[in-house]
Amino acid sequence: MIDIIDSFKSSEFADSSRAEGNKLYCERSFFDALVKYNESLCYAPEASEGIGLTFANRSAVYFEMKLYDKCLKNIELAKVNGYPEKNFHILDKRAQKCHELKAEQQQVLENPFDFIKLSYNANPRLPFVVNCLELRQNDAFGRYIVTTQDLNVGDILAIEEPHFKIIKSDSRYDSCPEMNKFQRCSVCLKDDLMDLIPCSYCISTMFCSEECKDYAMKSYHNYECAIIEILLKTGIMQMAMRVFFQGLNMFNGSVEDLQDFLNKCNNSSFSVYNFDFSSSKEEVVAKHYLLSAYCLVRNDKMSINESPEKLFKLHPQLSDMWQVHSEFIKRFFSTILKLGDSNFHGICGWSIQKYMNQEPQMIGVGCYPFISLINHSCAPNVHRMYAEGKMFIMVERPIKKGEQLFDCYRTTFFTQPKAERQMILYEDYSFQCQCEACTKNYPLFHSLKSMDKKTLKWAKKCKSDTIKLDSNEAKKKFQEYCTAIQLHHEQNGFPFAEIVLLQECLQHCLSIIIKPKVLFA
Ligand SMILES: C[S@@+](CC[C@H](N)C(=O)[O-])C[C@H]1O[C@@H](n2cnc3c(N)ncnc32)[C@H](O)[C@@H]1O
Repeated sequence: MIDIIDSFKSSEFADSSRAEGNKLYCERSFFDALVKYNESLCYAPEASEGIGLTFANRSAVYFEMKLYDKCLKNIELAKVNGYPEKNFHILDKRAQKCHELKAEQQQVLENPFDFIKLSYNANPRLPFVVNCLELRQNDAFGRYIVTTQDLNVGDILAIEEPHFKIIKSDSRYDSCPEMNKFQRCSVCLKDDLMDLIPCSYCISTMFCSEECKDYAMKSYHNYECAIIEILLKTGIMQMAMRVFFQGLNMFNGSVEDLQDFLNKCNNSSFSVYNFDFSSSKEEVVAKHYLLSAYCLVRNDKMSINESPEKLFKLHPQLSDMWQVHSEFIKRFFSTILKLGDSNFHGICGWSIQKYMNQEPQMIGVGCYPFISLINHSCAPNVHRMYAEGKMFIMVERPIKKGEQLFDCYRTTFFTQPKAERQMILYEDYSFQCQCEACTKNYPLFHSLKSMDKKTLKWAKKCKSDTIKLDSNEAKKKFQEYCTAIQLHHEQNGFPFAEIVLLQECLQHCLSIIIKPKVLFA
């Protein structure tokens, strides 16, 4: 049951959030201060003086954090958003200091994708996937991905940005931070150090740039804005609604044209491999994403209980649409909701708050039509990770030409007994796992064979040392661990305790490399 909440912009609330932000700023709790300032920006009515004051206060936080470019940008935003002209001299003085200090010292922002790059030539039609991967199909696994050449540990095979993705901002779902909506861009999900601008109409949507704002307004937020408060509190329905809104905008709001397109072009035997994603025409690529998502659905027997009827009926622009097109809309939502089970992935991100930066947190949900074709193994040979809303795939065991890629959905052989793994996978994803660990009955970690005492001791030491590494050290160790896993795997095979330990080290190094380095108290 959805609660309907009417929330409006309010100067009173905006002022009170800014006052809380000011208090936190004085206590040097800069992360929480920025969250409150962003909340204030969202609540402030358009063109109210409070907006300028809040941008000015946010510039003070960035000044303290030695993020001078961001400080200068926020000073400009303050000036064009109603900051009182009589006080411009305060901001000018801060700007002058920024220019002086910028030349001497400024926090350096790293881009994780300077390190994470595709290891081989990209597929010309799928520019986010390497060219040596192919799609196959069999009875045991359905569709699956194989490699046409030997792959080495550490290779990056795909960097996929979801076309359909939502921000989650409700701690009831998978421990997602409640204030997530004030911490990162709702479009690209990059945190951009909370340097965000608000939606002019709703109180819960922020963007990192005018480009992201324009993109949202023309592709879904024109519909979503009116009911965003409710959507943020729904589970998978928020994602289904997003796909519908994006689909509707692909056809200039014509539900008839959307229906025609899906009737004509939808083919359940299709996958991303049937489309050309290299086109420079945004609208062409968008339609390819819609069809790729639609044809991911395999389990047609699954019954769906959730209906979007209530959301349509209360939406100012959509209630008439429901009257006329409810049959098509029900079918559309049933297809998309069936996708959710195995093909929507929770998106993880890193907090820039000092004390929360150790583990990634759930920040959104996305649909990844290529990575969704990779099957599960309790002894996977690739590992998936997230950076800035994108999911990337790294090889973590050598993969020979012709072999299948396997990712881990949830269960690993060395931490859970087979019966438990099989039960979890059946309950959560409705399949009987047929991976090598399940068929060959691989033992739990404490019963795993070791190659030799010396290597085991070294691998255990690597594991305890990894925790202390900085980013540069982690980059060096990453290469060292890749070489060691490759060598030991080729010489001894799998499973061995040393390889499992080194794989954990590899994953840990990668986390250190990709997570944000500028942290707020
Ligand atoms: C995300 S999809 C992977 C792609 C899928 N094979 C397809 O054809 O669309 C997940 C589905 O693949 C199948 N699958 C994945 N891993 C499997 C495994 N280890 N054993 C058996 N089936 C598996 C199951 O049907 C599961 O619901």
